[in-house]
Amino acid sequence: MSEPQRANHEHRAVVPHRASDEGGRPTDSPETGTDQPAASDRISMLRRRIDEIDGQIIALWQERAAASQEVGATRIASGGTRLVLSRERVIMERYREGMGPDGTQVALLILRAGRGPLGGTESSRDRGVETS
Ligand SMILES: C=C(O[C@@H]1C=C(C(=O)O)C=C[C@H]1O)C(=O)O
Repeated sequence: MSEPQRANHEHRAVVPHRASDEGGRPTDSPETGTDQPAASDRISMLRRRIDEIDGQIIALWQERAAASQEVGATRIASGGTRLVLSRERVIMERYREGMGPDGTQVALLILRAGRGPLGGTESSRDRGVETS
């Protein structure tokens, strides 16, 4: 066995199973889940839009987290609290109104991202919280 063949064989051995495991044709892109060409084309088109949306969501998520972290740092540097719970309640209500009950969970994750890498510990949360 030549060097490239051995490398290829080793590569295939570690690639996770996907398309053929779902009963479809082997392909380089994930299966659409249907053998009907018109449906498959429509799904592929919608997936392209979904991929664009996901990219925008991720970029917005990162931009928001950075802005929120800068607000916190600015406030602490000026002698204020890191968090303002009254403002967080307004934001959670906005997401609940816009998205239904799941919006509350989404808002909690978004607010957590804004607290940055130190935001997850009990002690760091306690130190900066406005309690009224
Ligand atoms: C960004 C701020 O600071 C914190 C973070 C918030 C957020 O991520 O939206 C909201 C309130 C504060 O706890 C702010 O006061 O606006």
